Amino acid sequence: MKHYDTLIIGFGKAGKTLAKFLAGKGQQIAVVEQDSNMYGGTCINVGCIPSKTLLHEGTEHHSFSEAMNRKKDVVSALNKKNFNNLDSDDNIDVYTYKAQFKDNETVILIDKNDKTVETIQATNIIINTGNRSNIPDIKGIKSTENIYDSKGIMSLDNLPEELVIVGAGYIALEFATIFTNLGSKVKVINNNKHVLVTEDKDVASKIYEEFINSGIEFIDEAEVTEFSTEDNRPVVHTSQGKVVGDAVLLATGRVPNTDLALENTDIELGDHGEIKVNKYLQTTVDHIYAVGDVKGGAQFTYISLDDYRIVKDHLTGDKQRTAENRGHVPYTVFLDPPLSRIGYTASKAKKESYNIKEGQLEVKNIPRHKVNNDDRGLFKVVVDADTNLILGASLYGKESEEIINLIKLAMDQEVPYTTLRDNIYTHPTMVESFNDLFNI
Ligand SMILES: Cc1cc2nc3c(=O)[nH]c(=O)nc-3n(C[C@H](O)[C@H](O)[C@H](O)COP(=O)(O)OP(=O)(O)OC[C@H]3O[C@@H](n4cnc5c(N)ncnc54)[C@H](O)[C@@H]3O)c2cc1C
Ligand SMILES: NC(=O)c1ccc[n+]([C@@H]2O[C@H](COP(=O)([O-])OP(=O)(O)OC[C@H]3O[C@@H](n4cnc5c(N)ncnc54)[C@H](O)[C@@H]3O)[C@@H](O)[C@H]2O)c1
Repeated sequence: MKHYDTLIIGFGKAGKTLAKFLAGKGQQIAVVEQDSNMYGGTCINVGCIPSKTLLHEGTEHHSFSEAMNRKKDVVSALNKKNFNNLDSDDNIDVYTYKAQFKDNETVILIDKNDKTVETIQATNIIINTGNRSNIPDIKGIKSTENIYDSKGIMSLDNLPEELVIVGAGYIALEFATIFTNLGSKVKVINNNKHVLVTEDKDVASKIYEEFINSGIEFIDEAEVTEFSTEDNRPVVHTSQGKVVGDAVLLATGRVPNTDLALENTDIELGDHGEIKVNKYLQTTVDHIYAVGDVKGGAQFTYISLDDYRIVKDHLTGDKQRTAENRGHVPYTVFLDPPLSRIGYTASKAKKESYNIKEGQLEVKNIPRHKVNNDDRGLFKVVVDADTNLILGASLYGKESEEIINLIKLAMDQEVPYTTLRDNIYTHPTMVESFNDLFNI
């Protein structure tokens, strides 16, 4: 049996950052990761970084094999760098095994043959095991070939001429964009009436227009009933008819990784299988924390990083930072061009009884679009007419993934919209559009 100050299960964003910080404070740390291909976690190996690299390569008109080769190089370099960053630290031991709880204090490490290779106890335990693709229980899903999740589809050797995507959430729309830019004909099977139903109507219809212009086909209000194979090609049977392709991507949500023998502990799960936590991210066992996607809620790398700040503060600081005071959470859906969002849309703000003013500006009216040679997109903002505070923004256009962060800062710091309106910005930039966008 080995004893550590802190045991971290899973090599995610929160865990690896906390490991390095606590090791720097002189703690003895164990980090357990079940898969050597996952050193550094989902984001760098099978999530954000490979998908955004492929998107970038496609928009730069590189071929599928060039894109895949660059993606492989980027991932392999980051995987190595992440492993070395922890492994080279004298205060950190990295174990490449699967972790299973024996009781609230003890974790065993098992190898691929289910043999116990180590037993560890630690003063504090951090669960950072992430999530995995939800594979719906639909007839034929296991027996039909060429059905992939987001990880599998990023490892293909050849570009599918026709790609069918099941689901119309983040992953579906990003991968529809990636594969369209790389040259596939993409069909999206959506079980809702429209896509982007929670987004601003004007912005959503601009995005939809761009999807249609780029050749993406949507099969709306379609329930998937069965998968089968015809002429060696996968077939998706839906309530709207059969959809055939060379490959199928399942983008039907993600489920928490809780295969940790939690039944041996007092850790409780929530309604969606996530690990229940309080605002300090403690589970129902005080010395065990859960961070990142495994605890449910918003699934972003920067939320996992913020979870690190909360646990760090709880373990070594003044316990002031919590899951309740992280501020507004922006997000970017990496389409071409990207959609970046924060706070309320106008219709949501009205429902919440705010007296609002709206600003809007087409990207074609921002001088920078000439330099970018891209006039697609629409920026919209919503402000509280009574307080002048910003309530939300929907920025659909090039570089919006950068400038949305400035709006987050203004919202969190309660900077009135007039300050963004009257600020000096460098030129020619997309952000200088704020002079006009906030002129309301
Ligand atoms: C295709 C895709 C694209 C995405 N794009 C973005 C994006 O652009 N921006 C963004 O912010 N977010 C994006 N996300 C979400 C983002 O990747 C996650 O929110 C983020 O990686 C959260 O990671 P985490 O800290 O929860 O743990 P993870 O990084 O998921 O790490 C968990 C680790 O735990 C290991 N593990 C699991 N069980 C055990 C066990 N029992 N024993 C030992 N090890 C175990 C796993 O192998 C894994 O390596 C994307 C996700 C996907 C799938
Ligand atoms: N840019 C980013 O930050 C980014 C990018 C990709 C993923 N992510 C994260 O990953 C998470 C997972 O993404 P996702 O797209 O898989 O999930 P999601 O929850 O966004 O979308 C799931 C989609 O699948 C559909 N669906 C579910 N079950 C179905 C079924 N049986 N048949 C047909 N359709 C079905 C849903 O209606 C929905 O359209 C996101 O919540 C996000 O936080 C973030």
